[in-house]
Amino acid sequence: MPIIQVQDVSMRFNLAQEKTETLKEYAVKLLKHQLFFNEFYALQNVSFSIEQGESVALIGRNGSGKSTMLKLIAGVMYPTRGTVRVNGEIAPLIELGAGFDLELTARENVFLNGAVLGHDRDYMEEHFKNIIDFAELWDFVDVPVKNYSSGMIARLGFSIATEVEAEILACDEILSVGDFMFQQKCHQRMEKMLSGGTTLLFVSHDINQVKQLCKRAIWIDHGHLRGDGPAEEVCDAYVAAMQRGE
Ligand SMILES: Nc1ncnc2c1ncn2[C@@H]1O[C@H](COP(=O)(O)OP(=O)(O)OP(=O)(O)O)[C@@H](O)[C@H]1O
Repeated sequence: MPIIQVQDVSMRFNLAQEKTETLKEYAVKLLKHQLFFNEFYALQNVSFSIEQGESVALIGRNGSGKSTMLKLIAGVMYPTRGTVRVNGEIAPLIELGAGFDLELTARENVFLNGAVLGHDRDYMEEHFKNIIDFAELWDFVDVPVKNYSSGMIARLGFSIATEVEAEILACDEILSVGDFMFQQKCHQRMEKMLSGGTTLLFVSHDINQVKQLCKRAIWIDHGHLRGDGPAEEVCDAYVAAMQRGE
């Protein structure tokens, strides 16, 4: 049985056509049927399945639908049509700082995040040292996260999501904000997880990184599935299309 199965998935967003200034104005227009929506499909009839232990990249231009796909798989959103089945525990690492309360310190956020991922305080106490060690954030552990740089937030997020074991690691582009040394460390950890059987789903614009880390790539173009196969081949086709100015 595939660990992730995406079947004929479409995702529609309603974009309000007219700008409304206030909530009252919005409500009035809504009641008078004066508000028009543009239906917009971020994904259309996308299907693929992923087996346990695979390392898969989602590639495509800005706005093609990659993050939307990742959010559907992480269960943050539900598709307008089609089905998404996930047969394992998933550690979503999407959007910088999404799981953090910026007013709280790193220490407090570790426990908050742990609770969100379904782990109790004792479990998190046990893993706390490793999390801060890997993130190299001991000097800032009691500083509110709002004073962190984007790279520091990414370190903390990655460290939490990967210290606590999950069957699937879904990773958005947050790694790109880490510095070179930290990216290397993340790569090593992801490779170790992969050899331990974790399934990796990875969104990136860095084609070299994709080729290095993933065996397979799925190319999404304007919400449609345009390619799915060995990472080398799909990445090369994608780059060639971009160079042709498509
Ligand atoms: N909540 C939302 N409401 C309305 N439109 C949305 C919403 N989320 C995403 N979109 C739209 O859906 C499209 C796909 O967005 P998505 O973030 O999935 O693209 P992406 O491939 O991840 O892009 P990038 O490479 O820039 O991160 C975009 O046009 C975006 O504006």
